Amino acid sequence: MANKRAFPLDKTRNIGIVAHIDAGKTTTTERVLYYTGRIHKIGETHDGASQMDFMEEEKERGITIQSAATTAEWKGYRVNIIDTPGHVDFTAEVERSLRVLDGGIVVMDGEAGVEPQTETVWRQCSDFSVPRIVFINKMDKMGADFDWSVQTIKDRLHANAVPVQVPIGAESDFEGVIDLVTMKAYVYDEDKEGENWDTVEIPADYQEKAQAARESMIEAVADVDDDVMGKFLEGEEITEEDIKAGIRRATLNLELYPVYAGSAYKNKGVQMMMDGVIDYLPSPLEVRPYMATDPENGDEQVEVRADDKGPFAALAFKIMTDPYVGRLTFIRVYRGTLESGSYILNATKDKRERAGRLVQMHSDQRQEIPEVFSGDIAATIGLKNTTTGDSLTDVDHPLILESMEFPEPVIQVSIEPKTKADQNKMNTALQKLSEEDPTFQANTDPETGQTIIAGMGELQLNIIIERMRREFGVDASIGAPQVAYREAFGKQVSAEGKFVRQSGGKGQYGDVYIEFTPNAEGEGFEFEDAIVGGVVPREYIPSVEQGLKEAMENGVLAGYPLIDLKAKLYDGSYHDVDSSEAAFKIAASLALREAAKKADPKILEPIMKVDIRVPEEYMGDVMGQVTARRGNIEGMEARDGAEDIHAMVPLAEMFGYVTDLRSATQGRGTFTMSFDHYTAVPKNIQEDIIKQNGGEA
Ligand SMILES: Nc1nc2c(ncn2[C@@H]2O[C@H](COP(=O)(O)OP(=O)(O)OP(=O)(O)O)[C@@H](O)[C@H]2O)c(=O)[nH]1
Repeated sequence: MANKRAFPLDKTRNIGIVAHIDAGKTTTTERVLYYTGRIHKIGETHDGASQMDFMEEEKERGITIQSAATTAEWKGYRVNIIDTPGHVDFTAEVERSLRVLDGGIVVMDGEAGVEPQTETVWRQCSDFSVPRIVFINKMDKMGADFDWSVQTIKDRLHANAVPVQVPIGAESDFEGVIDLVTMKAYVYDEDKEGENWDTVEIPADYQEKAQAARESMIEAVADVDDDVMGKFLEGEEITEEDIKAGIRRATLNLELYPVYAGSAYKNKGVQMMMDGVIDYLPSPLEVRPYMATDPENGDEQVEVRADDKGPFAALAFKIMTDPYVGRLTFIRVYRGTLESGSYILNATKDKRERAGRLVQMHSDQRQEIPEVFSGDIAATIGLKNTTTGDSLTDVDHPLILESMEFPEPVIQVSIEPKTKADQNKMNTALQKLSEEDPTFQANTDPETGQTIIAGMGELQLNIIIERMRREFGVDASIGAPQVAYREAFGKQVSAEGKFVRQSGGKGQYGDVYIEFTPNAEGEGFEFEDAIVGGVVPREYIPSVEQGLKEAMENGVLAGYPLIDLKAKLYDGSYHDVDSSEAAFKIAASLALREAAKKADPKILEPIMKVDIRVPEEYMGDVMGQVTARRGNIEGMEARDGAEDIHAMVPLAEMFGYVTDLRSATQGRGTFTMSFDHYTAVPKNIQEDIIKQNGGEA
């Protein structure tokens, strides 16, 4: 007998909290958990006592490394919350969470407004069509300015940000908020942990401001909502319900972003923002249908909608290794239900799996549940072959849900175990850690035996090494961080690859003609079989593709992977007796080598988007530093005596930049960087790189 779901679908919200680093995501989430009754004591992230940041490294560094999914209840609704990391090294982690969420809370620091990483997460939310509300946090902080912060959303994000509140006071006088829909003021009681507030009339000195703000809010809604516009034009009364319904429709359509004010740290305004989640963010029934391909029906595209009755379909979006229970696979259920102990299909890998136990997470504590329903986020224990991005479905109804893409790593270091005994342990550890984090790769060079780990940034790799030591007991020494270069062809070329061996008995014969065309950045490898008349027999064609893929791994110039290439196999020949899969594989790699000689191959380097904030007087020096690092200044903005410099700089030139920036600005400059794109390195540098890797330039 099936269990009954605890919350109807329309009373479910799956939301993510996103922000620039230090804007207060974790503090906000903590408050939400406290007010929704799941934790009984407020822990501060800077004391290392937060409930959400539970990994040891997170406690020590006071930052959020891995998103934790947690479940809360608010006013009869189930709210599943994902706390996402703000540091740019973990951008892919944020993206992976956005994939499975229906709505977002964008937390901003009320003194800083929109920051570089706010722009990144905002763009990611837009890419995934995630409706969002904005929480302008830190209203108690010196320099906090609500109106200015809202303006930065309009100016920098070009988004229709519409305040639905007016804060009462700011900085140390921040007392509460005025709700522009109900025109009530909520004033907090200082002594309590924000659990009590008084609902009062709007203070006299705020009457005018609130009235004006309410009118702008209604106009903004009318601008994008026909119902409210109709009433507005007819001169009909616009009720609270009309306004709320209008804001809801516009928010779900990504045409409007309601803005709230508060201070998570001072326990003010969090409850009203939670009401906003219920009022304005979508239930799983209101999001655009999820697209999937049906492998049993010629890969037909189908829409998957939230419904408990359909066959089970879920996406595995995160793997975590837990010291007590082992491997936890986090899933978002799109359709159907799943009982613990049942068999499911990993449709991506075409393997059956048993979902032994089902758990709902609250920070690092878990509650066993007998069944999960459509729209839920939960974790399963016992899946063996599932990795991030895999589709899990009903055994008889395979479906491949739209998966996620992960960026190529930009930075790498060599690591060496301290002792021989550590070698095996290290391999296991690296394998587990790369299962958890798809942007982290570990490879051992078959020739030198050297192990290289690669990822999105130094912080990410340092954390991996710390975790290896702490969780797996492996001590390793590491080399200096290096750029993860890539290689690419510069122009279209064709080449023959012929492999013939005659040695006594059965010989080897493979012969292929391939046309290579550089692909656009990020398009990856594509293979086209254009053979006519069976000049290369069917059975050898997969070997040609495989041979190319393997050869591309090792590059053609300096041993870095060759990427973004189209290969068209258009001619060839075979031998009745001597041809084999192995021979065609080698022939393909010979064709690639031959083509490389004429293809004007290039070494590509990662270019980082660097945002620097410095006091005005240091601007000249700092810009000089950027230019000396082969950087391009893309723009500048002055703000409160400080200057924001936006630049594109090769990662290779950014090592040690922290120290240089500090000494040039007496410790007052700060910067953030994130990967932007790959581009060809200048010729002279390309020659150096090739020489360093033992090649001939
Ligand atoms: N004044 C003030 N400080 C706050 C507020 N909210 C958070 N902080 C402080 O800001 C710092 C960062 O807060 P976190 O909640 O850890 O920020 P985060 O966005 O989760 O940071 P990461 O997880 O590292 O990305 C901490 O020292 C908090 O105590 C607030 O409302 N007012």
